[in-house]
Amino acid sequence: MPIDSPRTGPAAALLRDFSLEMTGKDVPALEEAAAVVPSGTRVNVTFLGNEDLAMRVAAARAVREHGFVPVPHLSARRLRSQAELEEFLEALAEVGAAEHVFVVGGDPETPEGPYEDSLSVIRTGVLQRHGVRGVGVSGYPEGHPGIDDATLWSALTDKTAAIREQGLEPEVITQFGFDKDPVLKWLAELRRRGVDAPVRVGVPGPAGVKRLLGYARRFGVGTSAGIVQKYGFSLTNLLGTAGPDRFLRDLAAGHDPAVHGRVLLHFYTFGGLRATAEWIREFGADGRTP
Ligand SMILES: NC(=O)C1=CN([C@@H]2O[C@H](COP(=O)(O)OP(=O)(O)OC[C@H]3O[C@@H](n4cnc5c(N)ncnc54)[C@H](O)[C@@H]3O)[C@@H](O)[C@H]2O)C=CC1
Ligand SMILES: Nc1nc(=O)c2c([nH]1)NC[C@@H]1CN(c3ccc(C(=O)N[C@@H](CCC(=O)O)C(=O)O)cc3)CN21
Repeated sequence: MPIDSPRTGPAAALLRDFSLEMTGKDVPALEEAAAVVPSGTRVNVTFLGNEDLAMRVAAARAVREHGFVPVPHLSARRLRSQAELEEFLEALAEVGAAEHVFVVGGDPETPEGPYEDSLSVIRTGVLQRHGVRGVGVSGYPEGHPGIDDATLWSALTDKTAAIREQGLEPEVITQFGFDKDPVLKWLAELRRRGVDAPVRVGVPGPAGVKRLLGYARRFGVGTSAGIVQKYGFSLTNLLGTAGPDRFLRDLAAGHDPAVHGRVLLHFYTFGGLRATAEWIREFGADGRTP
């Protein structure tokens, strides 16, 4: 193996301790993927509006039973009461899945209960009472279609500070994207603002172009012709699939720990958990798409 192979090069260093994401419905997919995922890998369980508490807990339990570390999501605006928050955390603690959580605002325009944002959930002090030690929050290198940049920055600095004030460990996971330029710029700005928490850069797993574009449109992620061409797909060929090879190599090449701090990767799998796990293994092995 050449010494500059991705297995030992900068892209491989970024891949170390990557995390994955699944939904409550992905338990069978997790079983299929388990053999190719390193034990101890963090697996986030999303908080989708079309799934219930029992499904989310069952998924977190399955993650644990396969030897991975569950990171269940809590969606502030979707929680109807403090009792519901506590019920969820208790159920997670019972299956050994409450040590790490990811707290997100939640897409409902009006909160369904007492929490308007992630900060209010963090500030309840309830998390640590149920055994939580690490708390992830989200970051937006390309901004958010419904929230202005000043609000996003103050939310992020307030959240990471509040997590530490509660005696917990913060981590930031970014919205997925197809362009490493805004990611590196945003990381430099984040560090300039004094946030030193580790950042997991959100990356889409390999998927059909049509599906990737659909999710990008839904969440306000940039897909200009120039960006997607650089990423490796064309807007006129919707039948193909695309993985983050180029994105990761470019990100690794541009990553300067002195400027961007500690960076890891988080893979959004969008229904392709097994394909993503296999892709990561192949990429780590020889740096090429399978
Ligand atoms: N990055 C990700 O992986 C995910 C992001 N989201 C969505 O991103 C948005 C922001 O979430 P966080 O960064 O955790 O924000 P946050 O909870 O830290 O809130 C930041 C600011 O945005 C406002 N805000 C939060 N959700 C909003 C909404 N749906 N509509 C209008 N204003 C809102 C809050 O009041 C607050 O002022 C939410 O809509 C959330 O559902 C949802 C799921 C996953
Ligand atoms: N603003 C915002 N809101 C979100 O809800 C959100 C983001 N950003 N960024 C990415 C994450 C990951 N999200 C998702 C959303 C859906 C599936 C999913 O698997 N949905 C389908 C099955 C897959 C499909 O057929 O496309 C489902 O079961 O509902 C996964 C992750 C939601 N997320």
